[in-house]
This record gives sequence, C-alpha cells and structure tokens, in this order.
Amino acid sequence: MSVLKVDSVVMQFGGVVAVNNLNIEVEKGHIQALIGPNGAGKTTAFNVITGVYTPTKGNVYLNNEKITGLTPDKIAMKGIARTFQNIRLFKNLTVLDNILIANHLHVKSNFISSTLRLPWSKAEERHMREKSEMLLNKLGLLHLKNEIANSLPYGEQRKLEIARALATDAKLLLLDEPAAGMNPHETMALSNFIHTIRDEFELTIFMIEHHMDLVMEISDKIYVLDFGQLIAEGTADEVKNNPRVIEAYLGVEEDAEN
Ligand SMILES: Nc1ncnc2c1ncn2[C@@H]1O[C@H](COP(=O)(O)OP(=O)(O)OP(=O)(O)O)[C@@H](O)[C@H]1O
Repeated sequence: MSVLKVDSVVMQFGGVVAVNNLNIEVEKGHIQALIGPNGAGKTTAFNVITGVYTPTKGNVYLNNEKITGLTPDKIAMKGIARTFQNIRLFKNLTVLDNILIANHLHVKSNFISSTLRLPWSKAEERHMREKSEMLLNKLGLLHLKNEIANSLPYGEQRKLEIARALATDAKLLLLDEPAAGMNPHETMALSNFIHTIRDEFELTIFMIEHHMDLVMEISDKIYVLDFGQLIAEGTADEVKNNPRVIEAYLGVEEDAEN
C-alpha cells in the first residue's frame, strides 16, 4: 500500500518549471530516496508534499486522502514530518525543550487551560515530559537531555532534529539531506540509525540525499529527477546502471570541472 502518492504534480514559479509532471509512490514501511543533480527540483517536491507550496497542477495523497492545498501545519497534523537541509533546531534551548516544543503540536489542552495551569493541564505537561524522555531514550539521546542543542556534535544535532520530527507522532518522515556535512563514519552511523527508527517507530521514510553510498545502501526504491523531470525509478542496481542517470550525473561533474 502506498502511504504517499504524488500524482502528476507540476510546480511552476513564473517561467521556471521546477517540477514537471512528477509521479511518486512511497510504500508503507519502505525507505525510498529522491536524488538528482543540484537544482533538479527535489526540495521543491518536498515543499509541495508538505504544503509549503500548492502545486500548479496535480495532487498529493497521504494514505489515499487528498492533502493538496492544505497548510503545512495541517499536513503535519495528518502525520507527515520533515527535517531540513540546514538543521533547524532551537539552538539555545536544551535537547529536552526542543522535543517538548514539537510535542505541543499534539497537545489537546486549549490555550486558556494551559495559561491558567489547570490541574489536568499540568498532568498533560507531565505526560508530555515523560513521553519526550521516552523518545530521547529510544533514540539514544536521553543522557544529553539537559545539554544546549547548539553544543552537540553535528551528528547528534541531526539525530535531535529527527527526534523532534518524530515527537509529532508522524508515520511518514521526509528527510532532506540528512547526511549533509557528515564524514563517512557519521554517514554509516546515520544509515544504521535510520534503519533502527524505521523499525522501532514503524515509519515510512522518504529522503533526499546526495551521498550515493548511503542512498544505494539504504533505499528500497530510488527516484531520479533532472531538470524537474523524473528520468528513472527503481532499485539501486536499476538506477545506477541507467544511461540517463549516468548522463545526468556526468554532466554535473563536467560542469563542476569547467
Ligand atoms: N521559490 C522559488 N521561486 C523561484 N524559483 C524557485 C523557487 N524554488 C525553487 N526554484 C527553482 O526551481 C528549481 C529547482 O530547485 P530545487 O531547490 O527544488 O532543486 P534541488 O533539486 O532541491 O536542488 P539542491 O540539490 O541544490 O538543493 C531551481 O531552478 C530553482 O532555482
């Protein structure tokens, strides 16, 4: 069953067609990847899926429900969480506070009751704290709960960003270049981490990534974009031997040398 379906999506900015007739299906429990050279339209695709942009044409479905045009917060409430290319944490807050803030998305108490600190609201706060600590524990971050986010090593900040995304109880996790800036050792640890959280939280994961070793090793299916168009889709072996994919990437290398 597909958790996410991108159906004939076009995203145009003035004269620029950033994404052209995009069709993607992400299967439940899979780890799938979206790759392509710089400017291919990957982030735009994520922005359409998460409601940052309403597509010029086409639709997005989450568990067969149309979510096209919903605001990002509504889409988050429906169960899609994401991380960003550049880590977005509350850098001066503690690890635990970063998770607590994300948890607020799912707090049921209304503004007045929490402002007045009514007893059941306090109970809810306690429950949220316990839940956040449990999450940090599962992700191996509990010992860091009182550390300031900014003081963590880079790899741990990435993990915290993922933890924060999971605090919303999402079942579909979109990761935008999770291995950006990581060395091979950190990338390998991240690969294990992604597998572990997929199993532990019964997630479906869709990621944009430039580290090809990670993509090839981790992905059940890979989609390749070039100039806004899908040029290939399939398993790692299918994609890496596809002449159009080789051409798209070689073209980039030649450009880089010039
Ligand atoms: N808000 C916008 N307004 C105008 N053009 C945009 C906008 N967002 C993206 N684009 C253009 O759409 C195209 C695709 O950009 P996008 O950022 O989606 O590519 P990408 O594959 O994510 O690239 P990278 O790997 O470098 O992050 C580019 O030509 C970009 O300049």
